[in-house]
Amino acid sequence: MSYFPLFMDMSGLKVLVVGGGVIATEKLEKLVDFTKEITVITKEISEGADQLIKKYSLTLHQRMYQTGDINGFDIVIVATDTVELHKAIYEESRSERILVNSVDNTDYCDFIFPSYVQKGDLTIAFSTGGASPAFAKQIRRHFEKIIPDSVGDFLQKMKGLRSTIPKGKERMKYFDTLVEEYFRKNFK
Ligand SMILES: C[C@@]1(CC(=O)O)c2cc3[nH]c(cc4nc(cc5[nH]c(cc(n2)[C@H]1CCC(=O)O)[C@@](C)(CC(=O)O)[C@@H]5CCC(=O)O)C(CC(=O)O)=C4CCC(=O)O)c(CCC(=O)O)c3CC(=O)O
Ligand SMILES: NC(=O)C1=CN([C@@H]2O[C@H](COP(=O)(O)OP(=O)(O)OC[C@H]3O[C@@H](n4cnc5c(N)ncnc54)[C@H](O)[C@@H]3O)[C@@H](O)[C@H]2O)C=CC1
Repeated sequence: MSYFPLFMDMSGLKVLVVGGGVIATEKLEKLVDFTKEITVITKEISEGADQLIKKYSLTLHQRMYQTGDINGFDIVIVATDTVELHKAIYEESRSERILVNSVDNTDYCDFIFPSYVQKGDLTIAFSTGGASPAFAKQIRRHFEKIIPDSVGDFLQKMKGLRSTIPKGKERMKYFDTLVEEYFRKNFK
């Protein structure tokens, strides 16, 4: 079965990252844009992860993962080099309402990280469902180039109009026209 794409409000969600190496750092770099309620449990901490933890005042427990550590978290990202641990944490989480992402095996994932482009209020996410992360990265780079930076301002303008013009058929038509015009001018 493929993955349902959704955009989640993560503010207020408690996130646990297990592992503090190269991949944990990459995941942390993305997560801090969406929530600062992040705890890291790791045997060893890399320079990059440590800097992020300090910069964003995240919580660090430098030790081995222990059964029960996932309790109280909403989302757990397991980014260690110990595959058995990924399976064990996934299985442990099944009796709780905790969503798990395991960086090395989709069998132990409730969700996977997409590649994404974010410009203002526009977010475009790409996923190959684990088939080829390299492809997800490449298509993200392609779209990054073709989405104009002006899209942020344009969406701010549209957002403003939504709150000033009353709802109805006229408004729908007007919005369609404005968007079509923006596309004609900014996309080839
Ligand atoms: C399933 C998933 C789980 C998850 O991490 O959530 C997963 C799993 C694995 N990735 C592996 C390898 C690589 N991952 C990347 C890069 C990214 N990986 C990301 C997501 C995901 N990776 C999820 C699926 C997403 C999807 O398919 O669409 C991205 C999109 C998002 C992000 O990480 O935030 C980010 C690009 C961000 C960007 O640039 O936009 C690169 C390229 C690079 O780093 O330059 C490589 C090497 C090239 C290659 O293998 O393709 C390996 C093998 C490890 C090994 O061989 O040892 C596994 C495990 C396995 O497949 O068994
Ligand atoms: N999803 C993705 O995008 C990608 C995933 N991977 C996979 O990610 C995994 C991690 O790779 P790296 O970050 O490069 O490894 P790494 O060796 O840099 O980091 C592993 C981290 O896990 C910690 N750790 C190990 N066992 C632990 C335990 N029991 N409790 C607490 N912490 C523990 C270590 O202290 C270390 O900080 C590998 O299995 C690799 O195959 C690799 C490339 C991309």
